[in-house]
Amino acid sequence: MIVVSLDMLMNGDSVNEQNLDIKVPESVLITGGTGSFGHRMVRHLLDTGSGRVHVLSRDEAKQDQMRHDLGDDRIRYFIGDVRDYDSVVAATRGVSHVFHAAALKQVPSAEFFPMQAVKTNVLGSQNVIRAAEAEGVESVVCLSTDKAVYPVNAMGMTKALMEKVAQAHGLENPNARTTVSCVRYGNVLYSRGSVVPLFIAQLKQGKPITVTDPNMTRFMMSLDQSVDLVTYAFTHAEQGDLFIRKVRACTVGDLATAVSELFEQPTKLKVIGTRHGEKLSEQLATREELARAFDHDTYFRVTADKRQLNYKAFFEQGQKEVSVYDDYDSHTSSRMNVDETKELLLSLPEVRRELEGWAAR
Ligand SMILES: O=c1ccn([C@@H]2O[C@H](COP(=O)(O)OP(=O)(O)O[C@H]3O[C@H](CO)[C@@H](O)[C@H](O)[C@H]3O)[C@@H](O)[C@H]2O)c(=O)[nH]1
Repeated sequence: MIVVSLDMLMNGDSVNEQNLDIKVPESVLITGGTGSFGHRMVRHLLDTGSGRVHVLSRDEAKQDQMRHDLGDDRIRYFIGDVRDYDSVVAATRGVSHVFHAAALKQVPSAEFFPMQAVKTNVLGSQNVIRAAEAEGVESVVCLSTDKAVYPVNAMGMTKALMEKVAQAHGLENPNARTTVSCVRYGNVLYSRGSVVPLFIAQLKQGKPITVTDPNMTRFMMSLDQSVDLVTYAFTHAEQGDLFIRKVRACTVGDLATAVSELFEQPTKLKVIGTRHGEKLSEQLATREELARAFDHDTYFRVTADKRQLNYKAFFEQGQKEVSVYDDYDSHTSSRMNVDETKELLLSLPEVRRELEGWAAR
């Protein structure tokens, strides 16, 4: 049962993407479908042959923009909110799969308004799962984050609870029609408001790059890798599973150096210090999760904790295997150096476009 090798965590991924067996979902609802992730996911699903995509979100202007950008009759737009069960049911009707991306994901706003994060990230997720079960959906994949592991901020805490709610679905409903799973991401490079576009903007303006702590580490992945992770989860999920993509980490200092070198500028850093609610490193999986994980080359499939609610077993029986593992932590896992970070950045079309514009100035 225990199939994760420790070498794998220390030495980086052994990617074999070509051999991945992937199923194209027939019809999909994407909650929060107008965000940068949703946008890419919708395009991917339509390109790979999904017959219909429903987009549920709150903002009609963003939906209008997306309708204009993508112009495809296979997309249906639903105005609604995951907090409002009826609006979720309406958007869920007739789809085979749900990808749940709607969330409050900004760390500072969740710190100030934790109950708002509870309403969207926890109760909203419960609505999505309940509606899927009621409508006979095959599979729901919920989007989580490494910030849900040993969380220190309200955003991570509510995402951790969302994962528990997702797992509870199978435990509470042994005959459930809907398979519910989660995927956990690290930092998605170049996502809206994230650090790489900020560093590039600072550099282009000739300003020093603001670095919180040069030794802080983060797991880095591209938007395309995150889309692949969801598609993989749709194909392989069993009740209560959690999927994690093996990715490499880098220090924020190396990331800033990599961006400067790509733009052929001297590295000028201004250290601003750790922001509120930030950790020095992130964890993609705990050692307890790794002790019940399967290693699928590019991914880990962490199976659900299927212990029954039996207090005797909880208090008196442990699991010796747990001691064999370390957390999957961005400080101790495979680390990219500056050149490898540059290579990853160059694989992003957004960075290549920025570099072309910079060269032509
Ligand atoms: O001016 C800045 C801004 C950020 N950072 C650092 O850059 C890294 C990445 O920061 P950022 O891109 O803002 O991402 P995070 O705060 O790590 O959070 C993002 O990544 C998470 C996954 O880990 C998602 O859950 C969140 O929604 C998403 O905002 C962190 O180490 C920051 O400390 C700097 O050094 N200087």
